[in-house]
Amino acid sequence: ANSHRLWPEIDRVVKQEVSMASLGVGECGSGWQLFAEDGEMRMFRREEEMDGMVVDPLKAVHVVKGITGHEVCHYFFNPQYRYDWETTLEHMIVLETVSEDTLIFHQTHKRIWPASQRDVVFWSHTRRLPNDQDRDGPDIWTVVNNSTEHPDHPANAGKCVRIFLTVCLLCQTRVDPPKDGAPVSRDDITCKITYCSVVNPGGWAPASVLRAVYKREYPKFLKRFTAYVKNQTKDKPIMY
Ligand SMILES: O=S(=O)(CCO)c1ccc(-c2ccc(C3CCCC3)c([C@@H]3C[C@@H]3c3ccccn3)c2)cc1
Repeated sequence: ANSHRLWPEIDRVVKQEVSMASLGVGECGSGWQLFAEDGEMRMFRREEEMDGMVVDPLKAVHVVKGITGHEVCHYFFNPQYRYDWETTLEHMIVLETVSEDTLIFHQTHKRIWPASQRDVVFWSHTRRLPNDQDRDGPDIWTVVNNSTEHPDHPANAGKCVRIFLTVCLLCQTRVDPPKDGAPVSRDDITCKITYCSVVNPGGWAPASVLRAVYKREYPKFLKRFTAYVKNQTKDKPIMY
C-alpha cells in the first residue's frame, strides 16, 4: 500500500534495482567475470570488499522454456513455497504483511562452517512492469528483496550474525505463437530471468570461504528454483 512508511524506499529501490538488472553484463561497466555456466545459465560476479568483507555483487542470467515471468515471481515471492526450493533456509517468518505485493520477512540460514550462523530481515515487493520494448508483448515481472530493520528483530541480538542484502529477480516472458494458429502452449513460451544480488555477510568471514560458498550455492539455487517452478506449473494453465 502506498501509504506505508516503507513505500518511498520501496519505490526508489525497486526502480533503481530494475534499471541495474536491465543492463547487460557488458554495459554496466567491465569487471563482471563469468564464474559459472550451465546450459542457458550464466553467472557473473564482481570481486568487491567492504571493510575487508567480501560483498561480491552477483548477476545471473538464465533462459527457461515453458514458464512465464509472472509464474517465476509468484513462486519466488510467496512464502508458502520457500522451504521447497531454498535449501540454505533454516527458519522463515513473515513479520508484516504490508500489502498483497509487499511482505517483511525474518529468515535464519543454515550455518555454513566455519562462518557463524546468519539471519536477515528484509522487505520483499513484487510488481508487474510495462514492457517498454514490445507494447503488446507480455509484461515484465520483478521481485525485489531489500534488508530493513524491524523492532522485534534487532540486528545481532541473538546467536546469528545479521546479513544485509539487496536482491532483484527480473523476468521477461516471450511468446512464439504456433504457425498453424493452434492455441499457445507451454512449448511456445520462454522466460529470460535476471537475478542480481549483493549480500553483505555482516560479520567477518574468510573471503576464501565466502567465495567458495557463493560459487557452490548460487548456481545450485537458480537451477533448483527454476526446475521447481517448471515442475509446479507444468500441468497448470499458463499464468501471464
Ligand atoms: O534471494 S533471496 O532473498 C531468497 C529468499 O531466501 C536470498 C538469497 C540468498 C541469501 C543468503 C543468505 C546468507 C548467505 C550466506 C552469507 C554468509 C553465510 C551464509 C547466503 C550465501 C550465499 C549463499 C547462498 C546463495 C544462494 C542461496 C542460498 N545461499 C545467501 C538470502 C536470501
